[in-house]
Amino acid sequence: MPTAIEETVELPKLSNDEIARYSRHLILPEVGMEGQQKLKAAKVLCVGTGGLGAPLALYLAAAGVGTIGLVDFDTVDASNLQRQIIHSTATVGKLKVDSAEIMLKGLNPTVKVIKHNTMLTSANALEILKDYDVIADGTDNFQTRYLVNDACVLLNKPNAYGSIFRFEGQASVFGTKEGPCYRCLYPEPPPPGLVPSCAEGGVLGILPGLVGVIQATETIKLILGIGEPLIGRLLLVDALGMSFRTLKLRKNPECPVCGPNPTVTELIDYDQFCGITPPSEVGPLEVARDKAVTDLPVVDGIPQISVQELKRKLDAKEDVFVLDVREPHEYKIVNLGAPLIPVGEIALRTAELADKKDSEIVVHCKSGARSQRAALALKQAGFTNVSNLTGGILAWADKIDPSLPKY
Ligand SMILES: Nc1ncnc2c1ncn2[C@@H]1O[C@H](COP(=O)(O)OP(=O)(O)OP(=O)(O)O)[C@@H](O)[C@H]1O
Ligand SMILES: [Zn+2]
Repeated sequence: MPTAIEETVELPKLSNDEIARYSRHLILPEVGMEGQQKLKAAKVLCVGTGGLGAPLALYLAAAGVGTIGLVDFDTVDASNLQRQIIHSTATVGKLKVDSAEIMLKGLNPTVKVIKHNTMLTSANALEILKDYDVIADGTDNFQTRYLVNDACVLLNKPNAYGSIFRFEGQASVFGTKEGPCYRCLYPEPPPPGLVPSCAEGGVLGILPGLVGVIQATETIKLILGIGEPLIGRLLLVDALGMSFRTLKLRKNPECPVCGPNPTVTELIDYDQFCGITPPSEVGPLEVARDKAVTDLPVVDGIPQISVQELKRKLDAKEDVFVLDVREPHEYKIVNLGAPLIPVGEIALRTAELADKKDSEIVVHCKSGARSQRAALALKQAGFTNVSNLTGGILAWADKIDPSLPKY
């Protein structure tokens, strides 16, 4: 395996302190002095400093990767700490890149941390990625996954990819000339409606640790040029069964970006579908949450109603039927006292709502994505007056009843 470091780079010397710090690496013949110097020369970009990015960046820093770039636009939220161990209680509210830098520098002050406090988009991705030797995508949404994949293919940079959902994870190395890319597997992103929002899906806190560490391992192997990288293989991790499987992947000759006749020749911004809009770029729905009332958009034929408007209707004792479409375990965390029919059961249980056919129905979930699907299902089943509560119960807790817990 050739190293991911450009062969022309002159390898930096190690100080005596560094020799002491990395002694357990130096005595491994597969790493040795030269390998450790390659690590010091290496520049790795971690896209996202969340669940995957946290262990990834920490292990890269511990291993002595000389330059670690961090891209993230978000701030640390208390709900991140269940898995994002690069952040801490003391840095809740701080920018994630600043919070991560504190931990990385504390662990290894010799590492250079470059902070990109921005959302990676088609406008800046090539410019940001071009200076790094290896890219490690630890983000949580399809838009960025395709963006990083395409940018890596266009720049010919390896992408140590990882992703997780609930109890399962995946890892691979994409973007190399020899191997397939993410689009070889999935040429186009799924339609937004089919993707559960990350915050709604849930994840076992340890799982991103497991997968992020695999990404870090692949990154280090790529830098050292040792072992068998996950090029052309997709590792599937099942934390509940604690099983690891690898699937062989082939380069797809019809791949729209790395195939011989590419149709994707520049970066694309797909619609965002994982609640990742940075505060500075809030879209119409988000803005609507703060507006008092009526001029909310209609999405796919479903009127969107704000929490303020629903509160006004309830206070005025208007005849509104509120329906919660989350899961029972979420209902136990917090609820508004509305009846519960989980979104997946709506189509089968419309008979229970037979007397509501012509009533005004407001559907809500945690943040508004599932309830939009439920509202569409109700509309298809013949309910004539269904609207979707924008922002869900989280918006209700934000704007109407701050005593409610947010999860
Ligand atoms: N295009 C992007 N540019 C920069 N950072 C991104 C981009 N897309 C996602 N991220 C960041 O990647 C990280 C993904 O990690 P993760 O899903 O564990 O965290 P989260 O988004 O805070 O979690 P949750 O959605 O459950 O609140 C987040 O910190 C997010 O801000
Ligand atoms: Zn491809």
